[in-house]
Amino acid sequence: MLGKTLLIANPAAQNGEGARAAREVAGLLKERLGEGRLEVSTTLYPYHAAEIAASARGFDSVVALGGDGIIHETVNGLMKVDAAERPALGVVPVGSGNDFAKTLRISPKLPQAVAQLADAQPVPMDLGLVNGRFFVETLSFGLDAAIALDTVQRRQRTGATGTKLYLAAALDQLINHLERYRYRIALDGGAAESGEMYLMAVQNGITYGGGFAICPHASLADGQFDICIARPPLAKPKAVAVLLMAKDGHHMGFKNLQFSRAREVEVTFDRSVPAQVDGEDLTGSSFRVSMAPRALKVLAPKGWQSNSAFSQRPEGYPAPVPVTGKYVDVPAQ
Ligand SMILES: Nc1ncnc2c1ncn2[C@@H]1O[C@H](COP(=O)(O)OP(=O)(O)OP(=O)(O)O)[C@@H](O)[C@H]1O
Repeated sequence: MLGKTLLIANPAAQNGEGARAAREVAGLLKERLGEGRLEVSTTLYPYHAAEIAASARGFDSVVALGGDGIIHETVNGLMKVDAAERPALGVVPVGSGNDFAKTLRISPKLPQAVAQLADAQPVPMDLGLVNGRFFVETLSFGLDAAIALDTVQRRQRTGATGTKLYLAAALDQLINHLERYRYRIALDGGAAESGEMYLMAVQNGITYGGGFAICPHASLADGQFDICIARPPLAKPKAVAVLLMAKDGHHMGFKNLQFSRAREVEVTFDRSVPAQVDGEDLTGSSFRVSMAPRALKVLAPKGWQSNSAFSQRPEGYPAPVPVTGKYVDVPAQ
């Protein structure tokens, strides 16, 4: 159910494919919604989507067209709108990674994506908040963030996209830049623990890096993060194996990987660490992460469940804590 809709399109997404996709999707939406029910805004510069979304009033839905970056910006704009007036978020994936759309199971084929949106239900979903910035899918530090950031430059150089792009960046970083970071982490206000890590992912959704199911049991509606920490020692061939197995979420048996769940995470690293939030760069060495449970209504395809991809939890994996709260009105930031 889209209702009155604002389409925010990034013409620069997927190496310029966004401009053509925006025209096609605007046409398809107009056919479905009828005259006067669709407005289209095209972004002119980075972070413009957040500004457009922040001033969206009188819309039932705001549909972000582009990659995870434009979704991230749109969400941060929407969270500036009073909860009572906040439109639902819809996404049309036209990016190189499209991790949020993968978790939502929205098709990368434009006509199918529009059909799914037209038939979708608004579902209140969790958002993460890191150092004052909301995120929908992924936050990570260390090796995988270095990989995600490497993909941006590599894509500009080579034009590659999707898993091929991520694998090339991942193998390069793994083989040439496998760095360790010391960290201190406290979960849910508990005692701090120290350790060394190659990577740490604090996931709201299942995947990062264009479909790597790093936390295959993450759920967008359970009120908590799924956390994966990869600890030394991990020889390079084994690290490559872990990465390849993570594509299908089959990496969880490796004893160097530690999984946990929490609603609040405070983490400090011994130095500035590569960090990505929904695929966008984040700087610093100290991060406060908290959960905004069911803070944003998201248009989910009919029949979608918050974690339908991987229903079997392996032995030893922390069980989800039941969440009893209802839809939470997160005040405008
Ligand atoms: N008009 C524009 N010109 C240049 N860059 C823009 C414009 N509008 C938005 N951007 C920036 O483009 C970047 C990438 O956007 P987006 O995530 O939509 O596509 P992508 O990078 O191809 O996909 P993915 O994030 O899935 O890899 C974002 O950082 C965004 O700020």
